[in-house]
Amino acid sequence: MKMKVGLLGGGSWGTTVASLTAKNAETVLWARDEETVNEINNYHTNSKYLPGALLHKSLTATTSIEEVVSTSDVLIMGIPSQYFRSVLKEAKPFIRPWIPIISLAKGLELGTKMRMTQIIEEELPGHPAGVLTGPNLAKEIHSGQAAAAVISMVDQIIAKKLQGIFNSGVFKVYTNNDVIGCELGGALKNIMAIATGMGDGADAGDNTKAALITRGLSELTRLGTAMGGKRRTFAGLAGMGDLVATCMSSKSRNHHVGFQLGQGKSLNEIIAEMNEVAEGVKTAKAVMELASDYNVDMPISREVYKVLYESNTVYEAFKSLIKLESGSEQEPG
Ligand SMILES: NC(=O)C1=CN([C@@H]2O[C@H](COP(=O)(O)OP(=O)(O)OC[C@H]3O[C@@H](n4cnc5c(N)ncnc54)[C@H](OP(=O)(O)O)[C@@H]3O)[C@@H](O)[C@H]2O)C=CC1
Ligand SMILES: O=C(CO)COP(=O)(O)O
Repeated sequence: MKMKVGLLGGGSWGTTVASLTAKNAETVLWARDEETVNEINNYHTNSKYLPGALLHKSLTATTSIEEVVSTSDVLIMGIPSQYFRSVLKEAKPFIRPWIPIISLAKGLELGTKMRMTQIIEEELPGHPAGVLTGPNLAKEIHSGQAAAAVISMVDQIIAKKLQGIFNSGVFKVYTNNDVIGCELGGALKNIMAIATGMGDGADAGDNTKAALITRGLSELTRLGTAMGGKRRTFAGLAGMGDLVATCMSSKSRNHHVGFQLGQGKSLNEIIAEMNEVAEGVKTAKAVMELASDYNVDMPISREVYKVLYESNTVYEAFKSLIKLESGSEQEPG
């Protein structure tokens, strides 16, 4: 019998993943926006988030969270980090016992500084929690370009089972049991994408970008391992892979925010003009607190934070980074 997938969130990534799993399993998507739901059901499109993309024709959608959740064998959460808990709470009364719950989100909850699987474990103890992550720009996956991802869960038997519902044609999914590392890789790289975007917007060169990506990897590995992630994970798809894709791509929303900042726009203006989430903007706050909690130096994240929240200019950010004392590259992290 085919597995039933319930996916909460009709944004660009939620819809993309639902369209992928619809190839392998009966999939129903929940979105709160009635127009999005009608469009998916009637035309197999989601023009608000994926203009021009044709979704798998067996994918159906509904505005009833109960309808999706009460029959699902696996629940996938395509909700941005700051709303993740509230939507999970809305779904909670209808979730069947002990089904796995997989997060697609790449951010940390403000206030608690929690990863999404921690929120799942807190709200729904006993349910196996995991994350699907990696270098996966939604629009590329829709246009059929090859990509690789990781499904990360502590329980590798369940992870292997779920690998089969995501794996499809040119979308290749690996397993990894380091949930902390996989989740942190996805959340922390967004801040580095803002940094490289700032450089691109301000006309910095490719050497600058390479330095930001490489030192950024070192920085996120430092915090990630201090928080319990495995070093090897940060060199893999969830770490370096996603860092490179997001920092290099003008399709990334985080890179876009950085680029516009580099061009001299204010954060408020940039956010007001976007209809999609750039998780790094809020996650930067949680990361600054974590850097202090774990006593880890995060110079690139700190400069991004100052541009976002302390009115520093991009020029000042790069000037501070250049002025930093350059120690040995072989020091830990
Ligand atoms: N897009 C991508 O390429 C990738 C994204 N991700 C991650 O996936 C997660 C989801 O992102 P993505 O789909 O891209 O986001 P989008 O910005 O494209 O869409 C956001 C979705 O969240 C919904 N939403 C917003 N606020 C609320 C709320 N308060 N309650 C319920 N639903 C809400 C929106 O609904 P509505 O339309 O009604 O406002 C919409 O369906 C993020 O953490 C992102 O980092 C991961 C990999 C790739
Ligand atoms: O996580 C992503 C690609 O892996 C998407 O990045 P953005 O959220 O910056 O668009």
